[in-house]
Amino acid sequence: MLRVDNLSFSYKTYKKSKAPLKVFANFNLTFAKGFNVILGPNGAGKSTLLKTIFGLLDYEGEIFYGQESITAMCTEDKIKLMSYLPQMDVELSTLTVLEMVILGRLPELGYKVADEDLSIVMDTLRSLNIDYLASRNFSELSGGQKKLVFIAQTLVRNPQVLLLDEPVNSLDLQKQLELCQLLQKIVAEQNVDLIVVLHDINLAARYAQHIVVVDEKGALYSSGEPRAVITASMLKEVYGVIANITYDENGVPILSPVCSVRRI
Ligand SMILES: Nc1ncnc2c1ncn2[C@@H]1O[C@H](COP(=O)(O)OP(=O)(O)OP(=O)(O)O)[C@@H](O)[C@H]1O
Repeated sequence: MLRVDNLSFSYKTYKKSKAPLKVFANFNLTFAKGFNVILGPNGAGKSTLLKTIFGLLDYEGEIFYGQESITAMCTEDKIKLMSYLPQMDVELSTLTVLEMVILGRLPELGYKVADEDLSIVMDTLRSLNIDYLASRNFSELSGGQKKLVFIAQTLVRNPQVLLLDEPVNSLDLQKQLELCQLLQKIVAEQNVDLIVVLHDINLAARYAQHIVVVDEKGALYSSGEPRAVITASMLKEVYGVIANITYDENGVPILSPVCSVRRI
C-alpha cells in the first residue's frame, strides 16, 4: 500500500520574475491495495503526482510503500519496485516492437537477452493481443498500437507498483476494456498495486477498487470506493458538470453527463 505524507511540490516557471507554480501543498493521501484510479480535471496535478511517486521530481514530504520510504530509496531500488508509463509517448524509433519491449527488461538484462526475458516479452505481447506486431518497425504503427507497445514495455518489468498515466488514450473501446480487464487480472494474480490516471469516469467506476479525486487546485477532494466517490455533487464541484448518476445491477455507478455549468 502506497502513502503520500505532506507532499509539497512547485514547478519552477520559465520566467525568473514569475513565482513558481504550486501544484501540491501539504498533500496527504493513502492509496488502497489493488486497483486505484486518480480522477480530476485537466491541470489538477495527476501526472505530477505519478511523477513524484516515481521519483522524477524533487518534492518535499515523504512517500512510503508499506513501512519503506520510497523517498529514501536509491534509483535502482525504485526501478525494481515500480514501473511507470508516462502520458507522453515517443513517436519515432528505429527499433522493432520486440526490441522496444525488450528494453523494458533493461534493469534485469545482462549482456545478452535470456530465454526467460524473451518469453516474458512474448507472453506480454500476447496478453495485449499485439504479438503479431513483434517484428514490425515501431515508427510505422498506429497511435493505439504504439500505446500498447509502451504498455507492454511497462508490464514486462514485473513491478510491485504500476503507475500508468492515461493508458487508455487512443485505444478503441474493445482495447480499453481488454486493457482494464488485463490490469484487473494482474492486480489479482500478481498482487500488484496499480495507480492509474483516467479521464473516463465510467471506466474508473467499473474497474477501480479505490478512486482518488484531485480538484483543480491540487487538493484531495475525496477518496474511496467508486460508489462513494462518483456523485452528482463531486461532478459539479470538481468538474463543473451537471450529470445524472444511475447504478447497474452490481451497484456500479453509471454517469450520464448533461451539460457544463459554465455558460458557453
Ligand atoms: N514541466 C512543467 N513546468 C511547469 N509547469 C508544469 C509542468 N508540467 C505541468 N505543469 C503545470 O502543473 C499543473 C499540473 O499539471 P499536470 O500535468 O500534473 O496535470 P494533470 O492533472 O495531469 O492534467 P491533464 O489531465 O491535463 O493531463 C498544471 O497547471 C500544469 O500547467
